[in-house]
Amino acid sequence: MSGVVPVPPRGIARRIAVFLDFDGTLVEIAPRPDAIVVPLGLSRLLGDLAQATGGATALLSGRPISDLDRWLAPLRLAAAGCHGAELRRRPDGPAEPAAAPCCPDRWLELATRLAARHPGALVERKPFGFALHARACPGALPELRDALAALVAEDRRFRLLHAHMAVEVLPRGVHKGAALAALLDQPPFAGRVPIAIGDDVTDEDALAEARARGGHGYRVGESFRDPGAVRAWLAAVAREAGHAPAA
Ligand SMILES: O=P(O)(O)OC[C@H]1O[C@H](O[C@H]2O[C@H](CO)[C@@H](O)[C@H](O)[C@H]2O)[C@H](O)[C@@H](O)[C@@H]1O
Repeated sequence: MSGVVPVPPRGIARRIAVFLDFDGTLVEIAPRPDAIVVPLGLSRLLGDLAQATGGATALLSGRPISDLDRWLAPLRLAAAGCHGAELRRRPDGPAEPAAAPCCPDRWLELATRLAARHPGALVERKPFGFALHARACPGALPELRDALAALVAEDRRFRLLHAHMAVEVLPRGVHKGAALAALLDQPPFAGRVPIAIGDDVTDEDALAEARARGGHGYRVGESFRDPGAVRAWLAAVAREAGHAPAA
């Protein structure tokens, strides 16, 4: 279910597995992917939450896992990167690539040339594909979308993902719902009630999977208002379990 998220009830951290989107959920959206401001204390908060949940806290992001590690250093969590195209089952484990194809270099070259024609457009390369960002040139988004749609129509192994002011090429079958399911099938996540939180259409598969598995899928805008409120709720969960400083 979505709707307003309840005040964390007593003992909740012992029962839940937490799956968190990153951009727009834990950190505010910024003009460019590299311009985010990671709040002071976010790493500490997520570390406290991971301890409180017995390690059952994971990130499900469109960013590569290496990028998440860089922003949250020294913290490492279990994580899915590139919308599930990479999976790190344990904080100290490897980032396993999905058995999926990489998009043709030619597509990336075309996207780069296309971006050069639209001041402000930005290509973000990822292990299996790329995102084409248009936050600085919103008027160009329809043209960028159409151009990438024509590319993926050449090869059914790929699909387009429509994200926040961006469009992304990624392998078909990769999505955050499958990543959540894979983590939830193994310790320390297995047997816990999944709570997934996300802000974008790219999170909907994970929210649906959490609900289908007897848990909750919360949209930031509907249930929390903004990332600050998400962080406050997560801190309350950790605090209730004695794993975070008093508010
Ligand atoms: O699944 P997420 O963790 O939310 O990642 C989704 C994408 O986030 C980043 O792009 C988005 O956030 C940028 C910074 O706020 C913003 O400038 C951009 O417009 C958004 O699309 C990231 O760059 C992508 O790789 C992620 O897929």
